Amino acid sequence: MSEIEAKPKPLRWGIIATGNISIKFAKDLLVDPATRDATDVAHRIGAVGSRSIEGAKAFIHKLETDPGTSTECQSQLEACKTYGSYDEVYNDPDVDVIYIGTPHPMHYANAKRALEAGKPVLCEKPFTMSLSELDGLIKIAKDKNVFLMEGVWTRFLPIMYRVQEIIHSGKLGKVRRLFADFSIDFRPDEHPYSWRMIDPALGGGSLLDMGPYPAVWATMLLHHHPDNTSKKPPTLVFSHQTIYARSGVDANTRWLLEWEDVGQALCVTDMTAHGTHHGCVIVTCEKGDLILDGSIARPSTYHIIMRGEDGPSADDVKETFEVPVPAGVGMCYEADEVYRCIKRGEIQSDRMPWEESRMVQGWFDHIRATSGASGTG
Ligand SMILES: NC(=O)C1=CN([C@@H]2O[C@H](COP(=O)(O)OP(=O)(O)OC[C@H]3O[C@@H](n4cnc5c(N)ncnc54)[C@H](OP(=O)(O)O)[C@@H]3O)[C@@H](O)[C@H]2O)C=CC1
Ligand SMILES: O=C1OC[C@@H](O)[C@H](O)[C@H]1O
Repeated sequence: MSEIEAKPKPLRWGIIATGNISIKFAKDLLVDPATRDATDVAHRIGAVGSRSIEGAKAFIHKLETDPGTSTECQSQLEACKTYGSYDEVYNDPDVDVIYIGTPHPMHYANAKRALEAGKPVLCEKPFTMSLSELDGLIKIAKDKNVFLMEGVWTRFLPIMYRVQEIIHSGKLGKVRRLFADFSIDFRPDEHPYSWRMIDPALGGGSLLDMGPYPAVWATMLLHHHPDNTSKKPPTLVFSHQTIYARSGVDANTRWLLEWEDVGQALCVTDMTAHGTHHGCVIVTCEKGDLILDGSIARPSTYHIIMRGEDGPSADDVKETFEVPVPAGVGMCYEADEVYRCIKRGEIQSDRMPWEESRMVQGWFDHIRATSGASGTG
């Protein structure tokens, strides 16, 4: 086979919406896969759709003029189609796959229309606003035999694989508990009501926006633990939400999950207070702890602290390991997964299966329906 024939055929992405995360995702599509040793994938931005044509053009201009964009990528972007509607992207025969970066309440309708047009879909987290919406999308994907995946990018980061290997190997002994916290002081009072974190009509609140991250660490480390032989979902033992009085969404949420044969996970989200950089995830095991530093969405550092026979002491040795993303933000890994699944003709990903999106969406439904919420005053 010649070198040219061996090159992977680019997957042409149609980007839906031009906000904050769509820009980051698009930039990651432009990162050379060789930087992450991925020789079997290739991505192109084929089209972008916005509610206005000006929005779509501005998006491409922003990418073209970004100092990190190479001349080769600039010419790729020149060929990119711009549309003043989302439907035109779904219906473009030169688009192979759709990325959805709208606010959560629009995910269902956007993904539905894309799937109905026969296009594979990668949809931002949280997948939908409810489990019933998600089940609706899964049914369409099955009926149409089209790929569908929730974009929980943290699942695909190299550090996730590394930490899973350590915890699942039993090197630190049996898991006792996990703590996972995504808290950012967004200072909501300083934002207009129309900000998507505040407005209920845009899916406001900490749980839906930030909850997928504590959930992903709990799921990947505890649900996937070899001790969870039945792969039974956990019990949601309790949850609590503090209500942000201005709009009635949750300012913070805490919930406890218990995997019968593995351990408990305490998950925390907060949009009114910062969490700590040190220890966004702490896995407490029989013989020691594994601690992650950085943003819970993409930590790049972990520490292992082995305890002595008599319990924790100041003499415990802390070893530190770095697993950085070589180039880009790290959303490219989920894009690579989509590439590979589509190439293999699969309609869901083994690494991000529908059943696990359903499990997490079910927690969110239950928490929102039952939490003993209190006001912020
Ligand atoms: N994976 C990750 O790390 C992250 C994921 N997200 C997820 O991505 C989604 C979007 O978040 P983010 O990019 O921060 O949001 P933004 O508000 O920055 O962008 C959302 C975009 O959606 C489009 N849109 C469509 N309908 C509406 C509407 N009624 N009101 C406002 N915008 C609308 C707009 O694009 P246009 O005008 O072009 O149509 C807008 O720019 C959320 O579901 C969030 O959970 C967010 C941040 C990080
Ligand atoms: O997914 C996300 O990660 C980063 C946060 O700042 C953002 O609110 C959230 O949507």
